[in-house]
Amino acid sequence: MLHVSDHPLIQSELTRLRDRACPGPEFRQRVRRIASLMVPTVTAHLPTRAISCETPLEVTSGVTLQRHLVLAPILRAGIGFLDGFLDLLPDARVAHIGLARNENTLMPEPYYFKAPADLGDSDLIVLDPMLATGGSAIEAIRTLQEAGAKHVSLAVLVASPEGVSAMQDALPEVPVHAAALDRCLNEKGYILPGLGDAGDRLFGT
Ligand SMILES: O=P(O)(O)OC[C@H]1O[C@H](OP(=O)(O)OP(=O)(O)O)[C@H](O)[C@@H]1O
Ligand SMILES: O=c1cc[nH]c(=O)[nH]1
Ligand SMILES: [Mg+2]
Repeated sequence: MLHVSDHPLIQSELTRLRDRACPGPEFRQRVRRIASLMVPTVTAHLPTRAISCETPLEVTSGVTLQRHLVLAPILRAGIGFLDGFLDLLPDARVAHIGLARNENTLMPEPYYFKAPADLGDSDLIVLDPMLATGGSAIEAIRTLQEAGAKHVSLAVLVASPEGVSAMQDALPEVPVHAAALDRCLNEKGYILPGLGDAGDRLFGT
């Protein structure tokens, strides 16, 4: 399932982000803001369970999330996307997945993985600003599944049709949430129109 946002606040933030003249500090702030704006839709289908709650006046019924929440940013650029999610989901735990896309082969090369225990009993949201060929997202989700994850979704800023199609072929059960679905990849595997290299723009490299 692919969900692409049509929210006017997300779309206007994203337009500014795409602008090559948007400087690093502003870019970081806007990525954080879009991430927060995406939280309601990305979490809309999390299962809850009934609990009772005592107000100052009486006992009533309410709900709590059924499972722990784990946010799983793909390093590096996913780190820039994480903060806006944590702003609204401060109780979430964090799984770090280090992957670097090889510039020649476009294949993801793993370099780090550290995740909380009990992934099987958690809802996981994998975070990365860019879904290009899809190789990094697929590798990250498979790594989490090998570590026990069962309930996984993916949130990205900009997706390419190629990346969405690769996700649907490899992991059809994983929902994908994107702020935008762009036109295509160029010959170097960059998304068009895209926003350039998200990691470089976030971290000034
Ligand atoms: O869908 P794909 O073709 O795999 O490409 C997308 C990946 O490439 C970028 O990361 P990169 O490997 O450049 O690392 P960085 O975050 O350290 O810049 C981006 O943040 C994704 O993780
Ligand atoms: O367009 C792209 C593709 C991969 N990684 C990026 O940061 N941008
Ligand atoms: Mg990069």
